Amino acid sequence: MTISAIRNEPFIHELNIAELAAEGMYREVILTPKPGLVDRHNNGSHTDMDFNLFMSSIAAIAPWFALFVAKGRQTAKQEPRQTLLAIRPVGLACEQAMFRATGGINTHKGGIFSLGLFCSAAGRLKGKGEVINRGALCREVSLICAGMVSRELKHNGDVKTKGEQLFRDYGFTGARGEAESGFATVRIHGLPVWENAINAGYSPEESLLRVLLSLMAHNPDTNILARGDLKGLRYAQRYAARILRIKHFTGSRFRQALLNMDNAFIARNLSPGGSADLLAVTWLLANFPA
Ligand SMILES: CC(C)(COP(=O)(O)OP(=O)(O)OC[C@H]1O[C@@H](n2cnc3c(N)ncnc32)[C@H](O[C@H]2O[C@H](COP(=O)(O)OP(=O)(O)OP(=O)(O)O)[C@@H](O)[C@H]2O)[C@@H]1O)[C@@H](O)C(=O)NCCC(=O)NCCS
Ligand SMILES: Nc1ncnc2[nH]cnc12
Repeated sequence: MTISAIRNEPFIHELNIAELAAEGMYREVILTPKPGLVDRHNNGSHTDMDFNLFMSSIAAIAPWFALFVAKGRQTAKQEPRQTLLAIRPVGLACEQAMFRATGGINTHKGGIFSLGLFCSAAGRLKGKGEVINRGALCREVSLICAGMVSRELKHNGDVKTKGEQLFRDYGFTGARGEAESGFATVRIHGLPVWENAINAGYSPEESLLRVLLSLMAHNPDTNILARGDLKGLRYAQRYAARILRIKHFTGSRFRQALLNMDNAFIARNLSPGGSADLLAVTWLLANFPA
């Protein structure tokens, strides 16, 4: 069963990818309980963010996704790198809209980057008259971001962001590496977990929670690294993998295990913000044919 059956709507391609990007952000923040993250239950490991701030952030970001699609379409016949050059200013302007809505708090910087890339990729595919499916979208994103890690991390002069510093310190490539890989973590550890959980009869919510755990178990999340160092990253990855290994884990026992995990992450100030963004990307891609 795919999401279209849950939506009771025609399959994917009638759906607008810009709307799906915003919906992915909503679906992510509404999902509860998420370890260390803001949700309807608590603020996770964050003292400067809450559910309402995330809703304001999404409302400010949502209108910009259509612009990413338009830029992709306008540059569809040019080299993919030209699309990246065209959308970077849009992303930076969108980041400013987010900061205006959040009073300067970084709620969705990574989300804007990842979901903005998929909107741009869809615009390119539409402009080239090519089919839009999961594989085509991920390949197009990878083409748009080709060489980004080398240019922006390996041969970068001064360190301006947390991600750039973490690359220097640990060699992790963060959101850029994930994008340049065509979102391999989502393709390998997100979408198959979603399909298997839905087909096994898990609810959409429990399926998304299992997707989040799988992403956390495999994603070198720079947010966790920045807050908990390598020790914190290994702790988070192992904890998520351990819960996923429990068979037929549903209902109140599953929920309680996640609440316990949330408490453990809060006690260690761990927040898998990168995996939260990849969950939104998984939701977006799940609405398209493989
Ligand atoms: C290319 C950019 C992403 C540059 O940003 P940066 O150099 O900082 O790169 P990263 O650290 O690699 O990633 C930035 C954000 O991306 C998310 N992320 C982290 N790891 C991964 C991963 N492995 N895969 C995918 N995404 C990842 C994460 O974003 C989420 O977490 C943030 C909220 O959590 P929090 O802990 O609160 O974060 P902070 O506020 O930084 O910490 P505290 O101060 O609270 O302790 C939030 O951003 C979530 O989205 C990483 O934070 C990109 O920013 C860029 O170049 N933008 C320019 C314009 C643009 O976007 N263009 C459009 C497309 S090209
Ligand atoms: N729900 C959430 N909590 C904290 N950081 C996030 N980044 C993206 N979604 C998030």
